[in-house]
Amino acid sequence: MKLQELFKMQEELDRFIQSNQKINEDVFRKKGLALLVELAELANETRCFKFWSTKGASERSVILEEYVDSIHFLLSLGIEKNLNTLENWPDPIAEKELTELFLRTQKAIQEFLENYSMSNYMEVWSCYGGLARALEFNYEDVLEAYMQKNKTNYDRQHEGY
Ligand SMILES: O=c1ccn([C@H]2C[C@H](O)[C@@H](COP(=O)(O)O)O2)c(=O)[nH]1
Repeated sequence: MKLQELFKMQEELDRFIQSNQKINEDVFRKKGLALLVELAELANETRCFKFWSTKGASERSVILEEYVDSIHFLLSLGIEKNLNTLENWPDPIAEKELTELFLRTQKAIQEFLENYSMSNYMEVWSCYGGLARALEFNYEDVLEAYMQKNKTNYDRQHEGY
């Protein structure tokens, strides 16, 4: 999937949020923590690790919304470090099991936050590609849900979120 359109939308949204909230500090580390939190929220909605419970995963739409919250912060982190030259979504990692995917994604994010190289950034995208595949989201699903949540994020700012 082509990422340039998403980077542009994210850049505009971030600019709007930062001016609306009057942010002048460097928020890279805060956005990094936000991505880790979103990843955990996504894992929680899938309930993939809850061997102690028979309750199933949340609705697909809920999981997809959590997924694209992560995509917002992943794009945003790349913009902060001028890695928004990335053209295409890198190939998904081969791992198919959700718990392993989440653990690996968490590690890739931590590594990226310590060393924000393009290859570490691409590894996080590959992990999210693997998660999308395991959750049976195609690129169209992701794109559509991203657009929708992007708009919601503007609405929230206008409503004094
Ligand atoms: O600089 C920012 C800050 C927040 N968000 C978006 C990403 C998520 O979609 C949403 C997360 O908000 P919470 O629901 O976690 O408050 O905010 C951005 O896109 N850019």
